Amino acid sequence: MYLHGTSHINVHGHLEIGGVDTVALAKEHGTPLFVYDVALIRKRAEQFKQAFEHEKIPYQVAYASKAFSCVAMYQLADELGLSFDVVSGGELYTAIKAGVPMEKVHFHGNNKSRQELELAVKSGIGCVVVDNFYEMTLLEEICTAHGKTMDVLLRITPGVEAHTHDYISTGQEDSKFGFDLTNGQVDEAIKLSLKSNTMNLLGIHSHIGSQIFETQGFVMAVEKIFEYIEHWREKLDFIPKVLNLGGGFGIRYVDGDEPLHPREYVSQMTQVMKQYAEQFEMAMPEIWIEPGRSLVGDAGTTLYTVGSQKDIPGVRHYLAVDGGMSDNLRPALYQAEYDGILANRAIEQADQKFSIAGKCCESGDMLIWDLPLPKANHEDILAVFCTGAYGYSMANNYNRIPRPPVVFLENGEVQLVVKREEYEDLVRLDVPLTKTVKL
Ligand SMILES: Cc1ncc(COP(=O)(O)O)c(C=O)c1O
Ligand SMILES: N[C@@H](CCCC[NH3+])C(=O)O
Repeated sequence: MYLHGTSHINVHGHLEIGGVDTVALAKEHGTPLFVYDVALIRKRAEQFKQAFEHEKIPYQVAYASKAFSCVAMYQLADELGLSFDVVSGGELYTAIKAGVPMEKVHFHGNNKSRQELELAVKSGIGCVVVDNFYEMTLLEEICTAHGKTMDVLLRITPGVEAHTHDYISTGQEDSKFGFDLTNGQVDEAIKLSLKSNTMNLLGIHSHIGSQIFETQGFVMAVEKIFEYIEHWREKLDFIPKVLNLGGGFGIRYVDGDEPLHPREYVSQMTQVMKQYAEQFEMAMPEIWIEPGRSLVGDAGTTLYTVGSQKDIPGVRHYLAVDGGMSDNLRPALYQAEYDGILANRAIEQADQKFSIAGKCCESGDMLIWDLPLPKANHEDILAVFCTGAYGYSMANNYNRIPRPPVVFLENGEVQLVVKREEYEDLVRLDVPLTKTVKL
């Protein structure tokens, strides 16, 4: 059993997080329940910032809010001195509602709509990470109509394959994201943005994938970009002021996952950039990164109540909980692995293996296969660790299961930051059948 951050087993033999007994918490708020160890989020943010401070270079650490987005989370990220990466009108709207400084918001996405870009321009965000030529046309039109200019980065696909699950690998040539570096698209995009009266080209963006445990992919992406910088400078008179290397820094979900310290990623990226900048006699660009998972992933834990069980002697023992793929889609989507314990019997010996099933009508709705636990009873509380990234944010209402609430825990205090969805919420947008209307 590996306990992250402030998590420990208290005198009652219960899992405690942020000074709060999770068993008492589950009683108070019900389950499933997402809980966040705020001190661990603070620590992770500090680690990234310190790593850049150590290198003494200009930087921005933008929280990739797709990992977990809600008003309080944007406010916390702001308190921690982070910028914000948003990828949709919905995330942008949430950031606006959170009251964070708009100039620190960067807007991503491979198919931003006219409405989304309008909201971005009107609300005065800091920069748009332009993904394609259509978006350039839209942005130009919108900025002109509103008499505004916009700082932009161009998202490129550097042709680097990250060693991770195919579905979360994005830097390879055959990807839906960004301008292709090798076939002339990036040159064309640079020319267009330099000609534009409304777009101010700050630099280049690359994101190679997610849950990456090595620095090699990031270094290769920098090398690829610098191969072209010489050419851009000579042919297009363009030198990037900013290089954004995206997110993707891995975390420890289970034994065997060996993430690097943020310092390792940052120092490798910086060293290689410093060398190139020196070689090309150019000013060192600002480095921006966009961690999501590595800021909030291991700070999140989901509490479930154990319900039914099915024992197939000699085959498997299924233990069902009151959530599943409706609050954690990652095992079904990426065969992602998780670890967990019984929060109310945390000191007891694990003497049997249980496969943790969700309650959705899908055989693939399994959270963990063969998890060693003490013999579990109905009403035990199962804590699944490291659900802080892409858990709540990918939660859904399949089978009309309401989404769980989210609480922040710190110094023995509990703050509810997202309420539990109620049945009433599920039908809020439904329109009862009446007479049909011709369009
Ligand atoms: C452009 C971009 N930036 C940042 C991230 C955040 O990635 P992670 O949560 O793995 O740090 C992603 C998601 O993979 C992304 O697509
Ligand atoms: N949702 C993914 C990662 C997001 C990829 C975003 N580009 C995950 O849970 O790992």
